[in-house]
Amino acid sequence: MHALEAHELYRFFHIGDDETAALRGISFHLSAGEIVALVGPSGSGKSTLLSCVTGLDEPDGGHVEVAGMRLTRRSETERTRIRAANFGILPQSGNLFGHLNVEQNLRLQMQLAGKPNEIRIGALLESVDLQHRARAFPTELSGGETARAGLAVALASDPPILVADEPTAEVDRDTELRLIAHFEARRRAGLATLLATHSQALAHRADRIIGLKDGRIDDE
Ligand SMILES: Nc1ncnc2c1ncn2[C@@H]1O[C@H](COP(=O)(O)OP(=O)(O)OP(=O)(O)O)[C@@H](O)[C@H]1O
Repeated sequence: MHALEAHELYRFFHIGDDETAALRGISFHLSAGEIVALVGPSGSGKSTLLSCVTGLDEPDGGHVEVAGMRLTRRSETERTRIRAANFGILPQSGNLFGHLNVEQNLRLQMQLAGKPNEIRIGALLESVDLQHRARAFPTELSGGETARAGLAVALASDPPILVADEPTAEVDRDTELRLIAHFEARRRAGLATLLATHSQALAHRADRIIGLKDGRIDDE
């Protein structure tokens, strides 16, 4: 049993008469203790795939299994429960609530996952070097600080699977190295990490690279 399995995923979007086939039969797996990087040109389907495997979006065909449990074609409530128990998610658009400061964002994430832990809040802030920014609101953070705070929120519930969409897109080299260190620490702890990235530096730290092209796995 893998931490995550995608079986023949299809996803189509319709705008007027136009149809976009964002995913055309994608299968892959992610094991515990593994970092997998999804790479591919803009529009190749990376974000759509991440949304489908975390149950934020429903594929039009195929199914997803998380720790051996089917995630696809379940009610929104069930998907939310499975997602909270298994995933930490860092979307491209970020995961910080604007009306909460960094510390409050972390606390809320832990509560949503049913894992409140005041001591872990301090440890998480320290691990992303944001202990001095605990009371800052998202609009008061720099790009690098936002990326680090977002990672801390995604890691707040100590998730078996971390899914991050372009986590290093807008950060400097030091922050990128810090984020990579976190992903490698997860590998050592036997936790799974799935990243979509355009960064060569990040992709080369992965155990496997899966290339996407026009919604399909690109074997070249
Ligand atoms: N909600 C949507 N409605 C219509 N089309 C969509 C929607 N989401 C994605 N698409 C289309 O699906 C295709 C795949 O998009 P997706 O965002 O998954 O690509 P990506 O590889 O993540 O790109 P990028 O590297 O730019 O983030 C694109 O053609 C995109 O325009």
